[in-house]
Amino acid sequence: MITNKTIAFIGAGSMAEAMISGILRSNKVPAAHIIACNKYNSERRTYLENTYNIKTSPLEELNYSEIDLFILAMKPKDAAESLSNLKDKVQPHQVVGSVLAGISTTFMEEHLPSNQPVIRIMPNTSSMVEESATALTAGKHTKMDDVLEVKELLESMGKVFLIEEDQMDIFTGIAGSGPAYFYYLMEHMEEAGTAEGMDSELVRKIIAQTLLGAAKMIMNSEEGPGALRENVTSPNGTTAAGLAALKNNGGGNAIAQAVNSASKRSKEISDELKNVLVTS
Ligand SMILES: NC(=O)C1=CN([C@@H]2O[C@H](COP(=O)(O)OP(=O)(O)OC[C@H]3O[C@@H](n4cnc5c(N)ncnc54)[C@H](O)[C@@H]3O)[C@@H](O)[C@H]2O)C=CC1
Ligand SMILES: O=C(O)[C@@H]1CCC=N1
Repeated sequence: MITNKTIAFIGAGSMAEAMISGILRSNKVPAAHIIACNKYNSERRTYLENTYNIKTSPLEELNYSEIDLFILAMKPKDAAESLSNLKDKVQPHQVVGSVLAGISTTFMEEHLPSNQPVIRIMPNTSSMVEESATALTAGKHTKMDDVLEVKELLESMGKVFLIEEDQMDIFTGIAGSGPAYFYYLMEHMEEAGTAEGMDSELVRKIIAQTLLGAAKMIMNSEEGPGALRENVTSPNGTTAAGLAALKNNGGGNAIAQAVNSASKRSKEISDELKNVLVTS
């Protein structure tokens, strides 16, 4: 049962906070079982303690033996250093999870003691409101019980998809980075609304409700986005005019390129870090 487990976030930035918020909102794990640690930023730790009532610790003071699940949540460039530090301290039954873009389970395994259970996770910041689309893939030595427990934890933050590791890059391009594309779209819709004199707070709410409605339609419908789009589009109507402008300005292509570029960057991060030596 994940409820009884102690979880340590190594790295206490935006993604760790979004996950902590989601876990606590769902009441799946008590705040006293969550520890967030970082290297230097004590103000950040104080903020997390005060906001979420969790424990925090500077990295060098973390009590490693009390942890059941580590979740690495620093930047990918700091992964090797962090894993090497963990290597001397981690026990065989402890599971090491990571939300780092581009960091493979093989990379994690190479930097940890042999047979260490590892899990690669790709959440998104909507974990904060329990609406993440999260992917999960396990390392070679991870027991199914551990996978199911971590899956249970992640389900407290949204929907979870068990995928093959070779799909992690494209998943990252779609769902890890995905919220940013929608925010970007919303920024532009908001700009267009306010330029026509609409109140910015009002237009923001209208855009958010429109996006939420479209997402719910997709989830509740047998039809795909193409058919649903056609239902909105009256011949010679407003939507046809809007879609033509999108198409003429490269809208569809731009969206596909955004996903592909993010996926490519995830692969590149893996390649850039592939030759980092195991340092201990
Ligand atoms: N922000 C997002 O939407 C998503 C981020 N991720 C992944 O999450 C990771 C963190 O991203 P953010 O939270 O956005 O970054 P961030 O910059 O907000 O947070 C990183 C944190 O790690 C700490 N840190 C750095 N080196 C450390 C070390 N060696 N030991 C302990 N703590 C250390 C920093 O002090 C900071 O608190 C990245 O690897 C990213 O790929 C994954 C999915 C979505
Ligand atoms: O931008 C990034 O690299 C991270 C990974 C997915 C979302 N944010």
